Amino acid sequence: MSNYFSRWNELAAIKKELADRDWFYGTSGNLSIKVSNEPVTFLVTASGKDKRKFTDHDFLLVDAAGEKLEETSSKPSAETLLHAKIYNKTNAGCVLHVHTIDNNVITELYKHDTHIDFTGNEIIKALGSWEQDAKVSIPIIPNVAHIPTLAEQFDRYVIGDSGAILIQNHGITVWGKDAFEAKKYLEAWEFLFSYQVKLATIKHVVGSF
Ligand SMILES: CSCCC(=O)C(=O)COP(=O)(O)O
Ligand SMILES: [Zn+2]
Repeated sequence: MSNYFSRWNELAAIKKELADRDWFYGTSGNLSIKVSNEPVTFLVTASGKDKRKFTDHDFLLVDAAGEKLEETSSKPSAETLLHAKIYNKTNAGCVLHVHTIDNNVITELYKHDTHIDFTGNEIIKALGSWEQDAKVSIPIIPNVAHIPTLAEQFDRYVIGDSGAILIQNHGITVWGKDAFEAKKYLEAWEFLFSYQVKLATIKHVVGSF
């Protein structure tokens, strides 16, 4: 049970940091953290809440199928199955999903592509690639309202204990071995998206003069 409370506090701290960044527009976004391995259980944000607010009902414990393990009127995130897919396939300890303007716009900029490659930026080291001219790549999958189908689309890209997937005009899901790593990766990806969107805008405006 002590693990439950320490994980709860860890997730609440991440939620606060992402709220301070204003990454929870219109109740969007969901976060989770693993509590146990055998069986797999994890804390996940309650569905439909304003994630910038802080209450005793922000998270609930669910099992490997995303079913709640607590007596509560709260519902687990509508996207809990996406988190469950990652915990069931990997040793990830934390999964973060946010909708930002930049992570949506970039999927529109690259709407004919299945992935986006980034190279030539120092922040790539935060994603674990330290070699000269390192390239990182993130897949883009279509947005589907039926979450079990979306979870199936995740499947082929959930191949390691850390990773990230962009969902077309929806948001990003990032996972890592723990909360620190997942947040670091999320921030690095968002940096790259923002950089690319700004650069494309400047090039478009300058090019039109
Ligand atoms: C309000 S945005 C639509 C749902 C969504 O994509 C999301 O991230 C939040 O859903 P949740 O059930 O986790 O609140
Ligand atoms: Zn979402």
